[in-house]
Amino acid sequence: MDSLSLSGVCRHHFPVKNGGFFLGNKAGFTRRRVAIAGVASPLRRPEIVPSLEEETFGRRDRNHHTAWTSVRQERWEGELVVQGEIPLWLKGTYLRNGPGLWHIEDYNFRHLFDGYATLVKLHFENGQLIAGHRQIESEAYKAARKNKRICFREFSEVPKYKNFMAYVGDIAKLFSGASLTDNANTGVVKLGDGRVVCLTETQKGSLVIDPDSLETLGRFEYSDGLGGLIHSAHPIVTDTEFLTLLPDLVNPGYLVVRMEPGTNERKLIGRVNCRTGPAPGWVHSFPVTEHYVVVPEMPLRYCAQNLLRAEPTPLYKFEWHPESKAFLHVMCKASGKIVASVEVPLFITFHFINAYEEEDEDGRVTAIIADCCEHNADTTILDRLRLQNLRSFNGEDDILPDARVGRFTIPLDGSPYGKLESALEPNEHGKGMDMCSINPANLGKKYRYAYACGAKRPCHFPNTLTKLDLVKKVAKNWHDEGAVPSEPFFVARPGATEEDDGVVISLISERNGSGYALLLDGSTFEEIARAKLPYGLPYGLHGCWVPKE
Ligand SMILES: CC(=O)/C=C/C=C(C)/C=C/C1=C(C)CCCC1(C)C
Ligand SMILES: CC(/C=C/C=O)=C\C=C\C=O
Ligand SMILES: [Fe+2]
Repeated sequence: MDSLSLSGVCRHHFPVKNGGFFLGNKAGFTRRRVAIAGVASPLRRPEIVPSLEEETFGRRDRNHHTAWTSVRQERWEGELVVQGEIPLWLKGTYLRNGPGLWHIEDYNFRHLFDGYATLVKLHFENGQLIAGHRQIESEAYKAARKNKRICFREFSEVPKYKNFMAYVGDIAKLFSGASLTDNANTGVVKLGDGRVVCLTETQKGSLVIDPDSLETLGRFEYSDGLGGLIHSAHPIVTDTEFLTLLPDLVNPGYLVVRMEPGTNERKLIGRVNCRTGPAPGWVHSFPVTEHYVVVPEMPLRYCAQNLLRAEPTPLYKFEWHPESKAFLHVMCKASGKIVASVEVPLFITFHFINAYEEEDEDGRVTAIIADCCEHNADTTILDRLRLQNLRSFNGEDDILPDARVGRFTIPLDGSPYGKLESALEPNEHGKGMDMCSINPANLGKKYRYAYACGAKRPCHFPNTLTKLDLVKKVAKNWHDEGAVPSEPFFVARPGATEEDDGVVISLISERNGSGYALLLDGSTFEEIARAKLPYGLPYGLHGCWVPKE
C-alpha cells in the first residue's frame, strides 16, 4: 500500500462526532484521527466534501450515480450504525468483488467490466456490523497506478501503443498471456481449504486475498499443466471441490476440470468438443447437478480477431453467430462421459442459476433442468453495460432490455433437442433479471427459490431485489427509489430446514453519493436491517460468505 493510498482515508470520514454515519475506524489511521478529533464544527456529509484522496485517486463527477462512479479512496474500514436488528446467528464475513475504479489519471474506461477490482466486506458478529473496502492489488492495477496508464489488456481496454512495433510486441505477448490482465474484478470464492480467491476470466487473474484485512496475498498459481489462458469466471465451489471450464480456443471445445481442497492442481474430468462454430461460446458461468456438469455452447462466441484488435467492437472479444446454433452438453462428473448433447433455442446468459436432475417414478433420471438469467437471445445487454450508457440515464427512458429466468430441459433419452422456456412470467420481476443466488445447500438439487436483481420500470439497469418462487411462479420485489442494489446473497440460518430460512445481503448504491448495506429476511423478503456507509460504493458483482467458526 503506498502512502497516497492511506493519506486521504480519514480526512472527512472519521468516526468522531459523525452524526451517526458509523461508529469507528480500525487502527492505522490514528494520526489523522487525533488531528480531526479537535475540530469543533460538525462533520459535513461525506458526499459533498472532496477528500484529499479524491483529488488524486478517486476523481468524481457529481452527475454520475454512485453505482457508476469510481470508488472514492483506496481503502476504508469501520463499524456501521445499524437500523433494525441483525440476527445474532449471523456470524461471518460477506465479501463482494466488482470493478470499482474506472479511470486512470484523465483516461476514462468505457465498459463496466474494465474497472479495477474493489473488494468490499461486511463482517457480522453479535448483531454488529463492520464494513470495509480495499482495492485488489493485481499487477494490472499496480502497473496502471505506477505508470499512470493502462498496461495490460482488460475486458475492452488495451494499452495505448507508442508505435506499430509496440503493438506487434504486445500481440506476441497475448499468446503467452503476458499482456492479459490479472484484474480479478468479477467474483470471490472461499475454497474448501479456507483460502479466499478473487477471480476474473483470465486464469492469471486468480488472486488470493485475506478476508479480514482484504489484503492481496498473491497469485493463486495453478500447478497443473492444463494450460490455456482463460476460464469460466464462475467456478462451482463447495467444501469438497472446485469445478470449472477451460475454453479451448485452438480446437474449439471445453475442458471440464476439478480441483481438490488443499491443492492447486486441477485434474481433467473430460473434454467437450464444440458442435459447431468458429470458436467456443463464452462461458462466463455454467451449472452442475449432483452427478453432471452442464457445458453451455452459446452462439455468442469468443473471437480471435477481436482479441487482437486495439479498439473494442460492439461485442468486445466476442461475436454473435446465430448460424452456429446453441447447444448444451451434459458430462458425467464421475466418468467424464458425455451423456447428452442437445441443440437448444438461441440464448444469451451470463449467469446460470442452478440445475437439477428430473426423475421418473422409478427414480431414473430422465432429464436435466438448468435455469439461467436469459437475455432473450439479445446481445444488446453487453452494450448497455457501457459506462456511458449506465451514466446517462435520465430517469424516464425504459431501456433495460428484457430478460427472464430461462429454464432449459435437456432430455437424457438421446433426443437431439432440448427446450427453453420461461420458468415464470417475466412481468413478475419487471422483465429485468440477472445477478442471482440460491441457498447453497440446494446447489445441483431440485430447488424452489432464487434471489436476483429485477426491474421496476422505467429503468436502464436492474433496480430491484427479487425473490423468485419457481414453484408457485411468483416473485416478491424490493425497491428503493434511485437505488442500485447489487446481487442479493443468501445466507442460511444454521440449523434451518426451510430453503428460504436465512437472510439476504445486498449493498445498495444511491444517487446522491451515499449507500448502505441491506439485510432482508430470506423468507418474508422484508427488510430486517440496514446500515449506512460513510459514502456510497460503486456497483459490485459477485460475493461469497466466510463463516466465523
Ligand atoms: C467483470 C466480468 O464479468 C468479466 C470480465 C471479463 C474479462 C476481464 C475478460 C477478459 C478477456 C481478456 C482480457 C482477453 C481474452 C478474452 C477475455 C476472457 C474476454
Ligand atoms: C450486471 C450484469 C447484467 C445486468 C443486466 O441485467 C451482468 C454482469 C455480469 C458479470 O458478472
Ligand atoms: Fe458474473
